[in-house]
Amino acid sequence: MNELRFRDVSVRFGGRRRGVTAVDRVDLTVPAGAVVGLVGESGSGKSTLARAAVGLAPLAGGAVLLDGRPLPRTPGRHGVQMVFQDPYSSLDPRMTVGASIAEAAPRGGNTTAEVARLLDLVELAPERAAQYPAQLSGGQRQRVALARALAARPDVIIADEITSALDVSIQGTVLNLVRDLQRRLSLSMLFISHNLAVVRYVSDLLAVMYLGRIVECGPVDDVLGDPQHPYTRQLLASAPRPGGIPTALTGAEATLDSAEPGDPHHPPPGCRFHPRCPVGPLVLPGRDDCRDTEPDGAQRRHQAACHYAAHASEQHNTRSTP
Ligand SMILES: Nc1ncnc2c1ncn2[C@@H]1O[C@H](COP(=O)(O)OP(=O)(O)OP(=O)(O)O)[C@@H](O)[C@H]1O
Repeated sequence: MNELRFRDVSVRFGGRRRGVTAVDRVDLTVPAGAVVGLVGESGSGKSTLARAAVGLAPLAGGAVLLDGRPLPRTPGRHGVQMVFQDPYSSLDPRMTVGASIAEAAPRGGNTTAEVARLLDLVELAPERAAQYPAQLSGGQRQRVALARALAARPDVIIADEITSALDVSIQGTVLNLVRDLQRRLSLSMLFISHNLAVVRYVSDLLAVMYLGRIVECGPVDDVLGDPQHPYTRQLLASAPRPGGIPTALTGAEATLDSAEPGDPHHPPPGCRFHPRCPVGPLVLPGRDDCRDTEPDGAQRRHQAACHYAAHASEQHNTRSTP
């Protein structure tokens, strides 16, 4: 088991007038033992969705379920643990590595042995337990943050940009470690990253988020190889390389050049992507579906929240064949 499910989840910040619905009726499943990558431009709601899972963002609607049961709405020692981009934010600089890890472990038992076991899991020497975060490199700190997350013996890990603050030279080793641990411990994982090459390397499934909604979802190779949603295609095209798969997708690169980025404070009616979409309104003039009717959200099998996904895909394939 270990299936994480977001069921119709919404998260709202601020009041009625000036507020923002950062996550809007999201249905997303992380199947047991699988890694779901989550991509989308800056502000699309990825971190908020992640934080909602562990009780760090309030739910305005819906539920987050672990194996069908609602998760506790407070962060703590439960089945879903999160690792953040900046390990400084999850490690207290005044606590030793050992104390930080021990604090997250279940009470009772041999703490020293447990800390040593967890350090070993993340490939750090037991002597690190006596050190402080400032004495470690960025990569070592991220390993400690991972050990701290694993201390709670979670079923699911949520990784939010965990390698993007690290030197490029050590990103690979941390990524390999995470992937290895995910498999060895049969963890389910939601993996957020701006880097599509990284996401492809780690993930089994891929979800694409735009203005609080999941607009496309499916097996990672299907979504990247045959993207159905116009937004996904633009996201891929924004950092192309031979073969059509971008090497990296930073926030800046992900900003589409066709129009203003989507404003989460004022999402347009109908399909949220329609003001920037090259397909529906332009290719099919006179049809108001995109402006009037919101497409159904995309769920697990390869699916796109677009009225004209088939049409758009055909166009794309015709254009990319010489
Ligand atoms: N605590 C908060 N209070 C008010 N607004 C918030 C809060 N957290 C996030 N938001 C807003 O919610 C929207 C989604 O933000 P979020 O950080 O989830 O996006 P993201 O896709 O993770 O972006 P990035 O890739 O830059 O991390 C943004 O408009 C953001 O300004």
